[in-house]
Amino acid sequence: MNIALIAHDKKKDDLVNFAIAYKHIFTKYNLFATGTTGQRIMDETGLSITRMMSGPLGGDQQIGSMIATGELDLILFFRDPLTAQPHEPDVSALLRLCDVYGIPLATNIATAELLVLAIEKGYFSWRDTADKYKTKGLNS
Ligand SMILES: O=C(CO)COP(=O)(O)O
Repeated sequence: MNIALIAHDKKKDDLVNFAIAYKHIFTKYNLFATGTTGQRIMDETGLSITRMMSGPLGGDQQIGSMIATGELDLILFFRDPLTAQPHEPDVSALLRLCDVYGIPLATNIATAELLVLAIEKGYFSWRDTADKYKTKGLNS
């Protein structure tokens, strides 16, 4: 299962602490992240993460592209709802693609915790099986 981790600047500490708390779960999966978020988590947890560009420089769109091609199973996106983002259209596009493709998306720590605990319980393990048979894209 492939998981994307993203946090706006004022939420990065929360996501790093979250990754530390649930490292024993995250370590079992393939992790992806936007640039700065991924670097912070790698530095502070030792987890291995494939990093995209920084969000404002296209990282959100790269994550969105992975959703469109069936390469992501879960998104944990710690959004900052109180700060204007220069790349807000990219953020909206990413959230929209999660709904287009039915990808589980947490936009705050409380929902993220429920989803991670669900992973631990095995509620998403069907996705690992589905991944094995999945072909890329909706039309292929
Ligand atoms: O801006 C972001 C999400 O919209 C996150 O990007 P960084 O992880 O590069 O800060």
